[in-house]
Amino acid sequence: MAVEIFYDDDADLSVIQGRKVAVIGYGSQGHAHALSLRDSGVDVRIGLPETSKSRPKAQDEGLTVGTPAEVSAWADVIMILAPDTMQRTIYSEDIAPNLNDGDALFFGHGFNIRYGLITPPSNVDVAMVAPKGPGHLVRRQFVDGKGVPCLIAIEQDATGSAQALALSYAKGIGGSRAGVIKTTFKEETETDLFGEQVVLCGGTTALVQAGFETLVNAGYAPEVAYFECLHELKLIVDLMYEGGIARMRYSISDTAEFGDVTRGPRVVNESVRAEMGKILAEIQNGDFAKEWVAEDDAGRPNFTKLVEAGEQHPIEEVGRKLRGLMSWVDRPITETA
Ligand SMILES: NC(=O)C1=CN([C@@H]2O[C@H](COP(=O)(O)OP(=O)(O)OC[C@H]3O[C@@H](n4cnc5c(N)ncnc54)[C@H](OP(=O)(O)O)[C@@H]3O)[C@@H](O)[C@H]2O)C=CC1
Ligand SMILES: CC[C@](O)(C(C)=O)C(=O)O
Ligand SMILES: [Mg+2]
Ligand SMILES: [Mg+2]
Repeated sequence: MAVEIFYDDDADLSVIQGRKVAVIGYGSQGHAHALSLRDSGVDVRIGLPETSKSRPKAQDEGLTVGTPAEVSAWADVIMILAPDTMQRTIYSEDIAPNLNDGDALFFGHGFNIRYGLITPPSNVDVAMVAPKGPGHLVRRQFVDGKGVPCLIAIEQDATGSAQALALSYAKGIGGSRAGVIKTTFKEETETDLFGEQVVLCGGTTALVQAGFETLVNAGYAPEVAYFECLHELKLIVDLMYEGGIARMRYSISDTAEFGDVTRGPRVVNESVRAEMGKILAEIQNGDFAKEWVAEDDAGRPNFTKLVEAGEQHPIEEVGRKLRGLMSWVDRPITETA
């Protein structure tokens, strides 16, 4: 079925400008949505616990900050941009008691609706505006006059105007400059989890680390291995981003291109493709969601151990040293946008 794609001319910014928007959370997505909506002329408040480390960051931007319950009571559009595993508690304790007829409950990712962790009442709109990119880039592109594509989905249309509202919100954060695709909570959730696990994050980090380790273990310099397997990856992916795989292949040598088409399929072979299929099945049947919610409920022991091991990987140390010598590359992870 052909997808519907919306651009700036299809969205009316005045719809969201006429509403009061509470953004719950001020992390990667929260700060990007809040600041860009504010810059688009929208009345925005931020919901954060009294103890949140992000309160001063939002206040320094001149944003009004309250507790999640306070801003939910004030708003008629509530966008939940807190961690997925915390959303069900925030929803039941702070948001649900403050929902009124015709309010809109918005999500940046469909996890909690898709897996039945949140069940909103029938008298509110339930919609999603999910940028297809990291929050810091969502904000950076908006400021640069560009935009990150977004997916929108309508789970519940209590008012009959949920789609116009979602499109208007997406325009307010720059999404319709790049294109907004209408999808469902199910499709967004399953494809987003698959993409981040198999290609964008899990697959790519495992590939980079394995390539680096193979070279270093064979006696090559870690600095050379870093440039080859990590630094240059961005440059190669930039070409794919600009003009597809064909554009990248046009720019590389024919020696590289021959290696690409003959060796690539040996790396991503039938057993890798079979594993991709298993991972997709775990997403579709809810096993991944159950595992992640249980891991979080248990205090994240396995997750913490694996992330710490990643931080200790030798590629991080050599990368820090090399990036420090390239002022245009080095960007501290504490920086907001
Ligand atoms: N990261 C991304 O780029 C993308 C994320 N998404 C989705 O966006 C949502 C938010 O993710 P992300 O931006 O990564 O989250 P982050 O972890 O970056 O930020 C979460 C924010 O929620 C705050 N928070 C924690 N507990 C509460 C609470 N009880 N009440 C209110 N706020 C709370 C945190 O406070 P503090 O600052 O004090 O820690 C923080 O500001 C998720 O649904 C995610 O799947 C979708 C697309 C891309
Ligand atoms: C790729 C990871 C992501 O899905 C994103 C930035 O789009 C996320 O959940 O952070
Ligand atoms: Mg994503
Ligand atoms: Mg995601």
